[in-house]
Amino acid sequence: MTTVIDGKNVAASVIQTVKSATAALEKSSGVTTGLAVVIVGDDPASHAYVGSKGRMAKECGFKSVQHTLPAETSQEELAALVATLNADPSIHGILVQLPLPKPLDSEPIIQSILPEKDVDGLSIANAGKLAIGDLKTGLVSCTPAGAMVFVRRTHGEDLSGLNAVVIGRSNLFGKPMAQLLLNANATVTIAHSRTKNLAEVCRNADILVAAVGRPEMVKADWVKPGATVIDVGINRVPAPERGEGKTRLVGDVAFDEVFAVASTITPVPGGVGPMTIAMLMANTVIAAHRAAGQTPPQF
Ligand SMILES: Nc1nc2c(c(=O)[nH]1)N[C@@H](CN(C=O)c1ccc(C(=O)N[C@@H](CCC(=O)O)C(=O)O)cc1)CN2
Repeated sequence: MTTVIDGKNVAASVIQTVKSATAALEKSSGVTTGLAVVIVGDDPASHAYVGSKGRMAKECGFKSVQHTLPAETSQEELAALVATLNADPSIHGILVQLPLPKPLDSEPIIQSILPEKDVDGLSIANAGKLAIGDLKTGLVSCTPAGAMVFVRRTHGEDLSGLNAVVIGRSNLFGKPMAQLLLNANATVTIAHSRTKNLAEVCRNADILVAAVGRPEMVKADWVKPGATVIDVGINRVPAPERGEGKTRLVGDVAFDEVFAVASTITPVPGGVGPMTIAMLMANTVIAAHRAAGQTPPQF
């Protein structure tokens, strides 16, 4: 029997914890958790994600602020907004939606966010804390943090003796995911576009995490029988069967055939995606607790 992880359901349980922790913090310290989301330009998908983040923040009881800037915004104007948010004590989390429109350079902007407010976990300080295994004072990137909740629910806290393969080496996902698995004692391989014999490497994985952005690349014969398969890809592909010009979302894993081999698998949509927003709320309420000198909840 293969288990299909219901990401919406797990995300809803994370959100319940966030709501309780937000209310408890307000009651004990009079602190309202605050999240600021910055979006630059007109990308429709980014606007949809930011809209969901704002709605979810309000549902959690946060002060939720959205800054929508035109595509022509300069690097200096964006940096000035981040500086203002850094200095605002009512804001505990700052997120700049990615990607930024060209020619803006996201890296200096991300690095200018105070590490304690960097709820995307992308600053060098937070990446460094994760690298040395300090999960107590850092903030972890939301999508890998969400994927790790699935791994823990499937295998427990200690992954000793398990081989994990992460396909993809981005700062937003692949590298932090590998660090999280390593911190939990898994034996970790990071594979990528230059990896030789990729299918063979993947077949060694008890936990296979795909984040490459290639529709349905991971096939059944890449997967060890009984493996846990986490699909982080979100790819829109043509779906002529739904009508002319229609599309559908698929992951990096060929779900139907891999389902027959894996013991646990995440779907796309409805797997890791919903956890990204839930873990953003989790990071924000953690940041607010730390700012108030309170012990944050665990997720
Ligand atoms: N600053 C950031 N920018 C971006 C991040 C991020 O974590 N921080 N991640 C992605 C976009 N993203 C959130 O920002 C995001 C992507 C996907 C989902 C999601 O729930 N996906 C659904 C499918 C949605 C659909 O139908 O289109 C799913 O997988 O079920 C949530 C958030 C890039 N930018």
